[in-house]
Amino acid sequence: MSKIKICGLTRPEDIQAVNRWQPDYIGLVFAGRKRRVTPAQARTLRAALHPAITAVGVFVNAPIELIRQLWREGTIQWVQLHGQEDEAYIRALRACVRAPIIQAFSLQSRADVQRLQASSADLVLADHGGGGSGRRFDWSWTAYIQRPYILAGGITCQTIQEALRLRPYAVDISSGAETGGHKEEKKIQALVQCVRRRP
Ligand SMILES: O=C(O)c1ccccc1NCC(=O)[C@H](O)[C@H](O)COP(=O)(O)O
Repeated sequence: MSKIKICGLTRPEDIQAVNRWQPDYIGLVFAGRKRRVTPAQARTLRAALHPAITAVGVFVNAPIELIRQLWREGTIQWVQLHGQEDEAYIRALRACVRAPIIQAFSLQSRADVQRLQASSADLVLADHGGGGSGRRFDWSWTAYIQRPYILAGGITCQTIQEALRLRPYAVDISSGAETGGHKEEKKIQALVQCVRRRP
């Protein structure tokens, strides 16, 4: 069964909603503008998170010291790199952060698939582009992926069944769990139930 990550939680009520419906992972985004949380906000959200849900910190070309601090204090358990981080960056990160690393790739070409394949990250994530855009890429590229991957980019309650048929390690959803720019509990419930009810 694929796992599910709900990304871009920003409010205490978002945490209450995921605590009720129990996705496998949640994402706290330390980048961009729309869903960015400060370390202080992230600490508060994490303190209220159910212990069975894994907290993933999402970063774009961030200083490694920021990631190390958030991991050491327990605010994040996994790291998601959503920028132009290279292998040297991942090596440097591993030297001081013993957390699983997810690396995101924009999948638009065969060369993108090759880059994704070659990543030393523990898991790779196939997305449309910048992250949290709500836009879908051509999922037929995933047929060339030969390692476990997370599928992201524009997944909604309407498209999640199609996404699950690709048998990704996990689906990652942000925009599709929102209404009017905020997470909506009913959508979180529906998305988690779609994943869990699938045989
Ligand atoms: O959500 C953001 O604003 C964001 C900003 C910068 C980097 C990553 C960001 N989000 C990552 C995600 O929400 C997910 O990993 C993924 O891109 C799914 O997004 P969506 O297409 O909105 O479901």
